[in-house]
Amino acid sequence: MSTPSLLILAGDGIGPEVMAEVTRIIDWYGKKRDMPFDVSEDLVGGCAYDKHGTPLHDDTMAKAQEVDAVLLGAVGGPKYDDLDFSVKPERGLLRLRKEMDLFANLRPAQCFDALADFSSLKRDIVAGLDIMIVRELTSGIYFGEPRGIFTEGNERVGVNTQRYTESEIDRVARAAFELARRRGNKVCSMEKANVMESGVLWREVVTKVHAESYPDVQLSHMYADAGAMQLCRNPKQFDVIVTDNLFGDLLSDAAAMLTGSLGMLPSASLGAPMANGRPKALYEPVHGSAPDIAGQGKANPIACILSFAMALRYSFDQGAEADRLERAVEKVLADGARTPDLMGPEGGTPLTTAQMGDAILAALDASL
Ligand SMILES: NC(=O)C1=CN([C@@H]2O[C@H](COP(=O)(O)OP(=O)(O)OC[C@H]3O[C@@H](n4cnc5c(N)ncnc54)[C@H](O)[C@@H]3O)[C@@H](O)[C@H]2O)C=CC1
Ligand SMILES: CC(C)CC(=O)C(=O)O
Ligand SMILES: [Mg+2]
Repeated sequence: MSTPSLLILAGDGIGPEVMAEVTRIIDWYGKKRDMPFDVSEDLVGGCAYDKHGTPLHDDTMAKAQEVDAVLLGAVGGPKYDDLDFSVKPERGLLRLRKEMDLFANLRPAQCFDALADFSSLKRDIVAGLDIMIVRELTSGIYFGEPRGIFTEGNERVGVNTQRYTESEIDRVARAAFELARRRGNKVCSMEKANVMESGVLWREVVTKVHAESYPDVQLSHMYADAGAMQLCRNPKQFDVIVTDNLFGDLLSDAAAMLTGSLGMLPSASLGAPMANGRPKALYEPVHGSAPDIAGQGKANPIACILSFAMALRYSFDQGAEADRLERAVEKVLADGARTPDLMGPEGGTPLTTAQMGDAILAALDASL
């Protein structure tokens, strides 16, 4: 079997800082588990704009299409705030997701026991939490046309369009039901069918896919605003949540705080199977480039490290090794390792990004 290939796009802000720790873990798998990866690196986001005048060069796009998996850090930052939308760093990421057709964005929110007292909610509400948000990623309001800032009469109007086809809803619903069968067998679909036609169609299609192909899975529907409230009130009622691009973006950042920090949440963006049977895939933390802490060694690398664990599971069929890495993270947290985002007002000495990486590598060594 040929060596699996990875394209690393560390991006901007804390992206390269957290990705440096993932790179050390990839090296560890090569040396200690005899699992070498063929790793290449390239630019995306603001750093690509600085070099090429575009947030995603065509050559980088082509490489992303060829590798077994892409690992991405984060894109964006205040330096690029005034750029025209067509070259904004975030557009580079949207193009990657769209052209790789990564329609199912899996955003698990798990609360490690060591952080249950640190969550924004009480311990008994979050302890043992393990939910999966499946966010549609290649359509909806981030992509719909028309979009732009237009002039109407004597004022400007900002326009974005929410648009979903039946097939787009169908395929992400199937991804959610398939996942649910391997978990708690429950799917809650969230939209706003009370006020949006796209929500009406979403509910219809999810209901049809369920009745035709997944009657064994328990299905419920919720308006997304009520869903946000229930996510904060009683998150353990959920197993898999399936929702659109915008609602999924918001709900997953909210879910991050149930786990303790945005620096904890990984994600996998999956598309259709490639010739080798594995899905086309990109793995990235849920957080952004965190300009407020960039360059200070304060970033929590765990979200990015757990994203690599998802790559081991979904792209490389290495579920046991993914478990090993997740257990190593669990162990260092149980031993008290904390980056500043995981510390309360009582204080203590936080670890730097690299020290958290050191601790996780030591826990991996201890697991052998
Ligand atoms: N996937 C991506 O590349 C994303 C990029 N962005 C971009 O990132 C830039 C900053 O956006 P924000 O709204 O500030 O969101 P953000 O996710 O970058 O940061 C929000 C807050 O969470 C903290 N935070 C985030 N990740 C952390 C980590 N690993 N460790 C410790 N603390 C962490 C930050 O310090 C900040 O206080 C913007 O340009 C935005 O468009 C935002 C979200 C996703
Ligand atoms: C393109 C990103 C900046 C949007 C976002 O916040 C996300 O995907 O989580
Ligand atoms: Mg987001």
